[in-house]
Amino acid sequence: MKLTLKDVTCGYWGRAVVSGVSMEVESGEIMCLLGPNGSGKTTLFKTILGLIKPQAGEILFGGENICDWSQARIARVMGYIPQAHTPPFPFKVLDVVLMGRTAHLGIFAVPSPEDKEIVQEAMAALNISHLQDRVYTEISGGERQLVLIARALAQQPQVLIMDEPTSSLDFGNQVMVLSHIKRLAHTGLAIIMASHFPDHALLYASKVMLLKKGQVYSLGRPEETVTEENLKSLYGVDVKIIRAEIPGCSETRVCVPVSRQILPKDTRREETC
Ligand SMILES: Nc1ncnc2c1ncn2[C@@H]1O[C@H](COP(=O)(O)OP(=O)(O)OP(=O)(O)O)[C@@H](O)[C@H]1O
Repeated sequence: MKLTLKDVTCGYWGRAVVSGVSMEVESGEIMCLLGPNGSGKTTLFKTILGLIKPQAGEILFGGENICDWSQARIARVMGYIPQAHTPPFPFKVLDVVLMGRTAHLGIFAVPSPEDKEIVQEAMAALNISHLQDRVYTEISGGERQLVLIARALAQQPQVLIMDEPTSSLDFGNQVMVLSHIKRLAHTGLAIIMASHFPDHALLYASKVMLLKKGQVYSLGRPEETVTEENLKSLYGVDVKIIRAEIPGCSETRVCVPVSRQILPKDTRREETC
């Protein structure tokens, strides 16, 4: 399975926000989308998900142009995980995950035993079965994010699109959610996630797309794209990419911002923060 964007331009009310995007994501890959606020990441996601029509270009799923597919048909192959949110009603966790089956049900159909089994499997895959009777608004942000991932899995998609899946999570929950995302890619899903953290791209992605003012600034493997020069150009900050040896793992690279402090002349030095 392959999702392909060919020269896609999209935006609102005839105004292009993102232009000329071409890329491919295959089963088992994690593509990380990095870009400053307002660079067009969410707009591109909405276009891939069929919520807004592209102004130009093609979006192909397994070679078939999906621009005319209904949203229900798109939802049967693509799952969307928004940033953690609080719904207006206090649904039970089980009901939130069951909502993932909606795209597979007829208009008046109720979930079948098979739907309920799929929901149980999705929760078990994320180790959250014990939360099923809890109220969604009364669980932690990290748990809520896992529930949203379970809901998307219950949809049985082939592509998962995640808009800043770790926003508002503490460090431990970020690592937990990102590790789950990596496991899901190993099971054969194609994953596209937006992030504001270059380290997420360095540590978890197989491919990275840098978006600057609605255009692809760089696209390729993390080590080719997440460079000191590109991050300086993208975010306007100086960074150092540090290599770390972790026993039992291949070499890991992380990004550290560098700030120049204004100090008296004789003590002037460069500091990291
Ligand atoms: N519904 C809309 N109608 C008109 N313009 C919009 C709409 N939604 C977003 N925009 C504009 O499109 C541009 C890109 O916004 P978008 O939300 O895609 O960026 P983003 O990269 O996801 O930003 P962030 O990192 O802050 O979430 C912005 O200039 C924004 O103001």
